[in-house]
Amino acid sequence: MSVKFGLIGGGIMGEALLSRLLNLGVYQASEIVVSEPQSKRQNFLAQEYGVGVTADNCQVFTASSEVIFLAVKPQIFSAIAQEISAVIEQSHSPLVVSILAGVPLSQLEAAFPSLPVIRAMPNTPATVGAGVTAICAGAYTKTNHLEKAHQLFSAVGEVVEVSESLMDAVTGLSGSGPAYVALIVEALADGGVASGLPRAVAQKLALQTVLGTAQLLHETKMHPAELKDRVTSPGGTTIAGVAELEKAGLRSALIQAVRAATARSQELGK
Ligand SMILES: NC(=O)C1=CN([C@@H]2O[C@H](COP(=O)(O)OP(=O)(O)OC[C@H]3O[C@@H](n4cnc5c(N)ncnc54)[C@H](O)[C@@H]3O)[C@@H](O)[C@H]2O)C=CC1
Ligand SMILES: O=C(O)[C@@H]1CCC=N1
Repeated sequence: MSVKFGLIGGGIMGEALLSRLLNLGVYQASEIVVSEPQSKRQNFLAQEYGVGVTADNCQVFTASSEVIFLAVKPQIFSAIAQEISAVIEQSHSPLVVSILAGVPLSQLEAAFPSLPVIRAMPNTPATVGAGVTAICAGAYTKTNHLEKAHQLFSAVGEVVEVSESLMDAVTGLSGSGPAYVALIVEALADGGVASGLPRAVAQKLALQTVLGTAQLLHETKMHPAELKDRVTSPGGTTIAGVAELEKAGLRSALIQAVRAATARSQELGK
């Protein structure tokens, strides 16, 4: 069978997408090839998923007929673009999908002249199919390319289309957001331990509280402020806790975190 999907960079995000695409039957293992310099990682991906592996990015580019998926660190993008420029031909025009934080369509399109390009920002819950990905289309992207990107990222969660000017903000919020939420879960569990709970019980309560609250907000479409009001009894326990969070500036800290990550995404693209 011929190769349709080429993955450049078989790390955390590349593997997340790869495993879901295979599970859902979007591609067969024989239709996927991955370029990855670490031999340990190559062996793992070949054994775990049965996909083709190589250290040669140019081979992946030339072999893949439908999609080239870029999942390397943004800092090495120019080196990869340089390598691949040697093998770009007019007769071969796969869709290029990049998930590189900060790297704008202008840089991607300069590296892949005349090719359809989509810039995307997924997040790590993609690993369990619960991610959210924002996508935006380049100048040579047609409806069928956008449909393909929707199909790929639907395999790992929700998909939203945004204009490119919003991609850095998306990166600061949902791209980086799983780390903020993980810190909150960890800190809640620490608070439980500080109040006398065994670690395992505190961890379970903290995680299920975050999961359950997210599910409740999601299913009822209730505004978060309304949910907060429903939990806080007059003169009760919750308002005592909420007052401490306000004193410590939790909301302000989260707003500043998203803004700082957005600014860093903008810097990575310069
Ligand atoms: N980790 C996350 O939560 C998210 C990451 N991203 C973006 O995804 C991209 C990849 O991130 P991760 O998967 O977290 O990183 P990672 O470090 O897990 O994966 C990158 C992979 O690229 C490989 N690599 C290094 N040099 C290479 C080369 N010259 N050619 C081919 N492969 C090479 C590495 O060995 C590694 O396996 C980044 O650009 C990041 O901005 C986007 C959304 C979320
Ligand atoms: O930290 C980063 O740069 C990447 C992009 C979004 C999540 N992780």
